[in-house]
Amino acid sequence: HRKCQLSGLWQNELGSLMEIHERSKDRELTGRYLTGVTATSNCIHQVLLQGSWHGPARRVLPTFGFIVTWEKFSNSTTAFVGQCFMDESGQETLRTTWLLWEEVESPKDDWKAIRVGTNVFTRRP
Ligand SMILES: O=C(CCCC[C@@H]1SC[C@@H]2NC(=O)N[C@@H]21)Nc1ccc([N+](=O)[O-])cc1
Repeated sequence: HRKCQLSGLWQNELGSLMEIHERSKDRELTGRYLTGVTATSNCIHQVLLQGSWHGPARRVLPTFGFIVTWEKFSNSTTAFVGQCFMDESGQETLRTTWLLWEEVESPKDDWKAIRVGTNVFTRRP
């Protein structure tokens, strides 16, 4: 592949699974996310993701972003931003930073609403 393809099945270091569909005509990203970890005691189920990417034009290593609202098992939302990279054998990796905002009781509590981290996704064989 000359271009780093976002579509397909991915996994990260937390054991999360992600399926992405990239749409060229409107540069939309859609898909599903199954987190390998949660801070709730509620049971985890797959949720939808929505985003956009810098494709498909001349970009070889597109940047992208997507949002996951953890509907039904947590009142929180995560935004991922990142870029698709390829190694010399054409193997793709998604390097991302995420921001998670958890619902808090009042604005004065919002100091404790945010968590931030990084995730690296590799293709699930
Ligand atoms: O547990 C959740 C919802 C699931 C978040 C999974 C995160 S998203 C960034 C990172 N990458 C992944 O693949 N998985 C993790 N939300 C939540 C629940 C409770 C609290 N809390 O503070 O109690 C905060 C957030």
